[in-house]
Amino acid sequence: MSVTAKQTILIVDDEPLNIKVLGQALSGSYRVKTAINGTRALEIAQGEETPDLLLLDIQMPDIDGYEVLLALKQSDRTKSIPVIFITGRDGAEDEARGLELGAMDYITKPFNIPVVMARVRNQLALKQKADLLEKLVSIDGLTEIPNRRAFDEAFIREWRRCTRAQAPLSMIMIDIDCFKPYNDNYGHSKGDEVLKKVAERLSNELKRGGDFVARYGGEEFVVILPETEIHSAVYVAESLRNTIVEAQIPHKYNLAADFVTISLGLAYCIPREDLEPITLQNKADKMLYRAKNEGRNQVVAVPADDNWFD
Ligand SMILES: Nc1nc2c(ncn2[C@@H]2O[C@H](COP(=O)(O)OP(=O)(O)OP(=O)(O)O)[C@@H](O)[C@H]2O)c(=O)[nH]1
Repeated sequence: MSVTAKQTILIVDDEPLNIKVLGQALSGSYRVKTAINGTRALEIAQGEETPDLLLLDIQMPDIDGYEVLLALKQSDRTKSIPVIFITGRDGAEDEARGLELGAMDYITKPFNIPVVMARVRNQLALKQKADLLEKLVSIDGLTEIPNRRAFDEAFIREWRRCTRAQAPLSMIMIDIDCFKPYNDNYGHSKGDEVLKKVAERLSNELKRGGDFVARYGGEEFVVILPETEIHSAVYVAESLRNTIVEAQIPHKYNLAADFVTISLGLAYCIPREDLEPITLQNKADKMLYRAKNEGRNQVVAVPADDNWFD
């Protein structure tokens, strides 16, 4: 979630009266979702929009609160959602077990609303800080687009997703042409401005939800295009090359043009269990190397009939 949006709390309890009391207390300050059993709670938590906090009853008829918590901890998407257990007054053992399993806190029934509000506020404040930190460590400080760490995570995630769906995955490695002479002649801070502008243009050019661009390091960028086969990926790569040409950033020392240009290497495959993700990246790297050798300011793609991954 965005750190400024209203945070979402999922209340899970098989007793409708408990849901009503908690919902009324919390809905003034937070977005509230509810579930009357563990199965429904997991569906909501693993859905499109993950909640920021779960208030989770322990004793429920189908799957109990412990099992819900264990299931949340097993998925990357849900493992860091904080959970506050709801227990009976005599539930010291329940509390201990819940905390050992990774619950952040507990509240007791019958509810004391100011205590509930304070405990919820504390956990959400921590969650907000954790979200902000997570965002900061994934963003490149100079260009403000995702960094190498974010790329590594996104790549593995998309690789796995495309493996399951047997969908094509394209990758573009991008490098600014003759950037060393740019820095040497115009100065490092002008070089930084170019990196920012290139990053901004590349990001703005990618239109589809799953498309992902990151600064890979130095003057190198990387793009992942999930569910995109080679012909469409070439089209996207050409549009990326063009948007940098259109910026017309003067660069007298570029061997390819009088302005800043980029070279792009493009590879594609249908991911499989027996393929290593790095092989796709190596292939894109090789294509980038060819683009440089063949004169820069161009896209070189793995030939459409080169099913290197078969
Ligand atoms: N200004 C600036 N320069 C950077 C940054 N990171 C890497 N560079 C520079 O990017 C340049 C990369 O140069 P090279 O890898 O030699 O390649 P090139 O001059 O771009 O030549 P080709 O790739 O063959 O077109 C080096 O001079 C690095 O110092 C950065 O954050 N800011």
